[in-house]
Amino acid sequence: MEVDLNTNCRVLSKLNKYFTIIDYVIFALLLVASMAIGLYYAFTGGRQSTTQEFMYADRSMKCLPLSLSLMATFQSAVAIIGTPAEVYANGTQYWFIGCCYILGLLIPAHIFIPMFYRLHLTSVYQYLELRFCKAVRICGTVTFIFQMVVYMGVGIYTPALALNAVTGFHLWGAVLATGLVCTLYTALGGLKAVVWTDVFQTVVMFTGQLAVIIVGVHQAGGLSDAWVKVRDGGRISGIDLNPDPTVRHTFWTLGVGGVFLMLSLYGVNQAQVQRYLSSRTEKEAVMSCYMVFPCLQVALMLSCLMGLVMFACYGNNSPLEQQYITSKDQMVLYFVMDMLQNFPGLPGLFVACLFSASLSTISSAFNSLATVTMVDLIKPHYSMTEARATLLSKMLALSYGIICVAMAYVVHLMNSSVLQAALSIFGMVGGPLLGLFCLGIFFPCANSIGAVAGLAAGLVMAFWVGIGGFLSRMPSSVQVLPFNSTNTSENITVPAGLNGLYSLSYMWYSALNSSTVVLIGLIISFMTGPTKGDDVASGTVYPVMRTAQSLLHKLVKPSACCTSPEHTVRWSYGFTVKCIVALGHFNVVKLLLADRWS
Ligand SMILES: CC(C)(CO)[C@@H](O)C(=O)NCCC(=O)O
Ligand code: NA
Repeated sequence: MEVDLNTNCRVLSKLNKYFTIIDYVIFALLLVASMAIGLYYAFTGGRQSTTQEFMYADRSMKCLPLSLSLMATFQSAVAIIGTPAEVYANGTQYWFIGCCYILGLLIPAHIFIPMFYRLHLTSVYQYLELRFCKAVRICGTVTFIFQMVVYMGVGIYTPALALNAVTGFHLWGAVLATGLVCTLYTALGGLKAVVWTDVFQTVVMFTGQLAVIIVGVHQAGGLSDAWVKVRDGGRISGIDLNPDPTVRHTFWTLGVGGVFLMLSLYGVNQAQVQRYLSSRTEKEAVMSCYMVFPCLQVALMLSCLMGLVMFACYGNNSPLEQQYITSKDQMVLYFVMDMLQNFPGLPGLFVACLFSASLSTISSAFNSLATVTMVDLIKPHYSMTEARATLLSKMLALSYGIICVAMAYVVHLMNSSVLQAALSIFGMVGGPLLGLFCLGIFFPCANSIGAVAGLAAGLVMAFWVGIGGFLSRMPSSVQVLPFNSTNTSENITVPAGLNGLYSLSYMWYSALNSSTVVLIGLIISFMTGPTKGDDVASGTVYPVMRTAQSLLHKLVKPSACCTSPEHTVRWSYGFTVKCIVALGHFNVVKLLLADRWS
């Protein structure tokens, strides 16, 4: 406690001005406006009297609000605080995560969304029951609940902590205020309120970041001066093609490992699938997924630019090294309070931006958690009236609000970079879930036993590697490191055996854990008797081979319509075999050459 007070005093003594009345007013306006949107949807339309309206907005949403809401769900204060801190310390390499958005959104748009939409699911975990059995559905639901509850803790704690450290604002006061407002509008207004507050909060989020960037560039002496400073400071990173999977951020970890992360978030996560399912038509659901792409790029660009602007202002004299702050994650808010002192209202706008980002995340989490608890865990076992079910859903949203505040306390006890913590949770728990869905969607032979065993194996792998990695990095990461000494997580010696696994970049977690589920799932399925093609429920398996063949054929022979189907199949089969043989030759040649040169 004493340590905290001391740091606060030091911070405040450097900054001679904190929040003005205008700042508080702007911040309060955000909370009031969000509440108002919630109340509006509580008293209009169907007044949230059916579960269809509460959970799926009567399946009547349009694509623009949905796309903003899809982006806002996994864009919290964590990204707004964590990304600039990362870019300040290690340069713009992290920006290459933008590459993974392409496949990470195209695959959901063309494989997951059409399948889920046509099955007319009530929750994404219902798919698991259709494809496998009830037990698999429950395992999936419980895993999801665990993932979102932990993530919510990080999401609500991050902005409160930053605000507390820099302005002295009461930590638990901020946690409770956001928890309360968010719970209320989610419980009262249902998914419509959640989506429309997301839209409003996204606007606040972008405006706040943009304002700080513009003022920051001005403080750094203009655009060209700022550019020279970040370039000479070595913060503009070229593409790093190092194939070593233990290096935290390279093109491969971000651009390829990130695809799996994106698939787990935008393909099979209930919070997002719920939005796809709530759109008016399938086409609009696909469109909204497409439109997330530019939105995410803008969000990424703003947060990376913020890191560069910070560097342009402070150079290598980081406030962390001067001990004005105690962790990287306080950097952004410190910068805002330091640079914007003479712009009353702007610090308030930025704090509103941070809280907007987190509110829009937590509200989506509440709503999706209430939905799955109701639809997957309660409804199948107890029959009840529609009014009762809706009331219960609202109570559930409320209870998750309380759990969320409790989780914030757990996060308070841990101590890690928030961005890496959040993305690690996605990889460790979301990765195995992605694997489970892929097993069902792409492998008709997988059976229920294989699915459960695969999921269990994936989770064990996740926690083994995740916690092992965390512990093995402990000694170097407890102390506050100087900002310009790069990543704490890169081992200097070449790791061998288990250490190699432990030092795997956290950006590969999703890929590793989902592949583990698929691999173990297939092995166990073959051992216990694979499912026969005819026994799989229709519409639950994606015809990979057929789609690949028709794509291939269209690519190579545009006049495909004139040839017979048998010819197409035979031809593309031959082509595939040739490709594999060619690849094999290529690898052998590479090996021979490598041998000769070493
Ligand atoms: C999940 C991605 C990579 C998607 O852009 C990004 O929004 C992000 O880094 N999110 C961090 C987690 C958070 O902001 O809560
Ligand atoms: Na958000």
